Amino acid sequence: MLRLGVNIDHVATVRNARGGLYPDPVRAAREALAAGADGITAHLREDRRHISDADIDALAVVLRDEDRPLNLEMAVTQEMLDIALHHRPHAVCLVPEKREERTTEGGLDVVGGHNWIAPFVGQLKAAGSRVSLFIGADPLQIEAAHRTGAQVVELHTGAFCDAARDGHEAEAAEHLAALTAGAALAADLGLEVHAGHGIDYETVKPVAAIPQIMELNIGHFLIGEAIFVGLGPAIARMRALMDEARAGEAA
Ligand SMILES: CC(=O)[C@@H](O)[C@H](O)COP(=O)(O)O
Ligand SMILES: NCC(=O)COP(=O)(O)O
Repeated sequence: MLRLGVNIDHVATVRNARGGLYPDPVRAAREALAAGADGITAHLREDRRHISDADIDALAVVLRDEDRPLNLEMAVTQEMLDIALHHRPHAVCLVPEKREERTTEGGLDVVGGHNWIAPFVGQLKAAGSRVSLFIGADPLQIEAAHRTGAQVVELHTGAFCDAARDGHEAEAAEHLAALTAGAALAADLGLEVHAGHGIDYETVKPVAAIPQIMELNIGHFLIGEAIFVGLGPAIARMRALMDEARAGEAA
């Protein structure tokens, strides 16, 4: 079963454009779960450009009460570690952050940062969270992620999605081949494999067809699509495309 995590960051982006209380990311989380999401992902950025501390406080309570998983995305900093250890979410995904980036541009450098990242992984695991590292589909990064003790890797699909959307077929095929090989390697090492970033209706099927992938995290496109069709129908269509891709893979 391929799970769908819905990332609600950009509900908060719209709210923050005016300040105030709406649209409410917690309401979006409830609607996403009702529409077929298996869990909720939220990225508490260090600059708080979208999701706020109060959003995480509220999401942690609501999702715990409803027994649904929260996947907290965060930078590898002491401030974020303290927040995660306070909430002990179901899952924590460690991601790279740059102040000037518009969105997450690449994966964590686990090869170069192993000695810094591994203690974070250990503390989060000891607190009961499943720990995921957001990385590119590079064999060296996957092997290094395994050495940190993380249980999960989330493979960055952004380069594949950008190339596919721009009609650069050969480049998209190369990125997809790397994702396919990376997922197989990670699974062979015993890691659970997730994928996400930049996925839309056009790009979801090739990614969902990679058999080792257990979870997709999708946000920006779904929140944008919700403007036109509503959040529930947008999620239902994404879910159906994921299921079609998996059925095609099994056939
Ligand atoms: C880590 C990742 O790929 C996204 O989940 C992340 O949330 C992107 O950051 P923004 O939501 O700020 O674009
Ligand atoms: N980790 C990826 C994620 O949560 C969603 O990314 P996007 O769909 O908002 O690009």
